[in-house]
Amino acid sequence: MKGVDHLAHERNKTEFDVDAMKIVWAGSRHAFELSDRMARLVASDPAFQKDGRIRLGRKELFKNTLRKAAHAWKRILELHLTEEEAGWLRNFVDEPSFTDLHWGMFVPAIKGQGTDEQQQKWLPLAYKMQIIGSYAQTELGHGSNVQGLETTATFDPETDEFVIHSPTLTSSKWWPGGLGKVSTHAIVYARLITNGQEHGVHGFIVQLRSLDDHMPIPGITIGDIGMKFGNGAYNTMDNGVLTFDHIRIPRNQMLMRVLQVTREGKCVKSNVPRQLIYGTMVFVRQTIVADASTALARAVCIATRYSAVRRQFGSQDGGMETQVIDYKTQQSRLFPLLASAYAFRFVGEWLKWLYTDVTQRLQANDFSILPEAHACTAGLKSLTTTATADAIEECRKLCGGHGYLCASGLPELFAVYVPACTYEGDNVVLLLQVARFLMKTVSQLGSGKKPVGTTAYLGRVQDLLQCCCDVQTAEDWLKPSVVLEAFEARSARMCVARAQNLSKFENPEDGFAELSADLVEASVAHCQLIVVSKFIDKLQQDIPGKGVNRQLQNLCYIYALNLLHKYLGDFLSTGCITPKQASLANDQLRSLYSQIRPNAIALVDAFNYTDHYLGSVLGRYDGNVYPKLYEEAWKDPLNDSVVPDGYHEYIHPMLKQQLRNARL
Ligand SMILES: CCCCCCCCCCCCCCCCCCCCCC(=O)SCCNC(=O)CCNC(=O)[C@H](O)C(C)(C)COP(=O)(O)OP(=O)(O)OC[C@H]1O[C@@H](n2cnc3c(N)ncnc32)[C@H](O)[C@@H]1OP(=O)(O)O
Ligand SMILES: Cc1cc2nc3c(=O)[nH]c(=O)nc-3n(C[C@H](O)[C@H](O)[C@H](O)COP(=O)(O)OP(=O)(O)OC[C@H]3O[C@@H](n4cnc5c(N)ncnc54)[C@H](O)[C@@H]3O)c2cc1C
Repeated sequence: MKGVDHLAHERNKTEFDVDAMKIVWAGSRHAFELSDRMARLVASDPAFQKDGRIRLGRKELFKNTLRKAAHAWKRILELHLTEEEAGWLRNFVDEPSFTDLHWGMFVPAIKGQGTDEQQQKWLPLAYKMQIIGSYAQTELGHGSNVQGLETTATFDPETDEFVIHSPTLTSSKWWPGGLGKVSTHAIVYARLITNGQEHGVHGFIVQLRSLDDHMPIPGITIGDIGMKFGNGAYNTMDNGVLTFDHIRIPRNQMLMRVLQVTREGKCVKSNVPRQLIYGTMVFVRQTIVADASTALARAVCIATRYSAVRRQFGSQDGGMETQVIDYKTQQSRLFPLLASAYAFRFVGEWLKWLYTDVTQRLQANDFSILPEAHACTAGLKSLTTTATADAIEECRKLCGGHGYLCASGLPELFAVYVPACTYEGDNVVLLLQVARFLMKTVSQLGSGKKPVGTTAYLGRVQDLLQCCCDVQTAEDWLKPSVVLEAFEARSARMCVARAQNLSKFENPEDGFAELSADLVEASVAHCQLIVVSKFIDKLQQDIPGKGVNRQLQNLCYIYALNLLHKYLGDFLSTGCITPKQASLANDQLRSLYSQIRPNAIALVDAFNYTDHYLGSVLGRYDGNVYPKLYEEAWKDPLNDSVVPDGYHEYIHPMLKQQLRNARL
């Protein structure tokens, strides 16, 4: 049977309405139609072709990205695309570029931290791309520790200006995307100094390059920080280095929503909490969670289709060999990743809702939900990006040797994705933020303050410390309340145990440092609970389409029970479940894998990814893997000549040498 026939045969086995699932995946019919249209638009435009990207040298690669970004902007204007459509277009062009930072961080920073007047002045310029902005926070010496940034912004009352300066080598801005070669402006984070006094780190709008000839403003040194991990991948981005030698900017270019500096250099606090300076990071972390499901789904789509095409062993009497997807080991590695893609999709949807809600409340001067929004975005960003980076690598292994070929699409996907574990907050640093939030919540339980939102379960801590898991048969693990209670009890017990250990330290900060590895584990448990609970919530919705809800239920329980299996130590050591119940969960998991198996191809088809977007010979929709892989190999520049360059210099003399030795 040919690869093409394999996938057609697989699709015939489907037990649910794939078109309805496509809408569930996209979030709504509107989102589906819009993303589908944009995916096709990009795939059919030769200017967005991405073949051969990995073989380009840095300069050529970068110029190619500039060309694509300019073409995308031209199409956005010509077609009068809305912001939503333009966002999808950017996604399917599938090439990180300076525009991500311009739209994703520069514009949101002005919106979130600028006063009304500042927004009126700068946003129209940014929206028309008459200026291009970057987000210059991280320095050579400090990234995680934002309070430790060294760049200074000193107010000069004589001229009514700030003087931006890099006092040390380690104060050089280092990493900001789009900064190296493109941005004309940046939001620069610097220590505010007025009248000889420091007032913490704030954002300033600074022009970096001339709008006429793109030369740096005198006093500014600026360039690219060099090649990054992998071919192609994130090297399309000009991450930059930047230093300031006493650069002067007008006073009104400090973003002043949180703190105003008067003409006299006096600092006047607004009613907005200081943490709003970190608001852009909260926004981007939320988008990163949604992006995690997209990247994970791509890897899973490739690995699932290829696993159905690939056959190894098991042939009897000259019959067909076994499709590798039928091996239980392959299923136990692949299907939890498929389930995770759906789980992250739904938690991403919920997080977007939470973020919108927070934004509305902030506009009405209600800041009460800010700590919860910070903890959720930080924790879920960490959880989903770590899981996705690991999953892409697992998908590469699931594709055997061919997964290691760039033609599989997986090496570049991994290389482009893996910095998500570091940028926008190192994943461990972010989990420590969640831990602080959880410990604070537990410490306030006695004071009568009722936890709300994602920590509401901690309000039932006494029950959760005593409850016994009510599972007697494997089927009992298919009850939402049972699964939820197990995850809540595990998280609550871990939080309380950590809080008790912390209380043994005289100095809480010493305790926090000493117990930080344990605290991170509690944060992971809490974040996994959020993902499981949002997936369960999704199942309660009225989801149309034959068999769709059934498939989602199977995926939800695979996600939860696989976590239970993987983190069994937590569940057993906290006494949430017994070894017998753990074994029943595992039995149920195997049964769920069998139920998902006939629907696996349709479940990845529901992502509605074009072959252009997937960029993988192994993941092709038609399953025609081998002929295309063979064809692809011949495109390699090494095959341009039959005898390689260097033969006469190196191979031929070597062979001659050996011949001479043999004759001796
Ligand atoms: C129409 C056309 C349209 C076209 C449209 C085209 C569409 C295009 C669309 C484009 C799409 C977009 C794509 C984007 C791509 C992005 C790519 C990636 C770029 C990557 C960028 C970056 O990589 S950019 C740098 C990120 N760099 C960090 O990420 C540093 C981490 N480091 C920290 O974040 C802090 O340093 C750290 C640790 C908290 C300690 O902060 P700290 O020192 O102040 O210390 P504490 O821990 O004491 O915190 C003190 C108190 O603040 C509370 N708090 C802390 N953070 C808070 C927070 N965020 N919100 C609220 N509250 C917060 C905390 O909970 C405490 O609260 P409490 O006092 O009540 O307990
Ligand atoms: C591809 C890419 C794009 C980027 N784009 C931008 C951008 O556009 N703008 C921008 O401003 N920045 C950008 N950054 C910088 C990025 O935000 C930082 O690299 C990130 O926040 C991590 O900070 P760091 O590099 O200082 O890591 P470090 O903090 O030095 O981390 C090193 C190690 O120390 C550990 N560690 C640090 N602090 C603690 C702690 N308190 N407790 C326990 N462990 C700790 C970390 O877990 C990690 O293992 C980008 C980075 C990358 C890789």
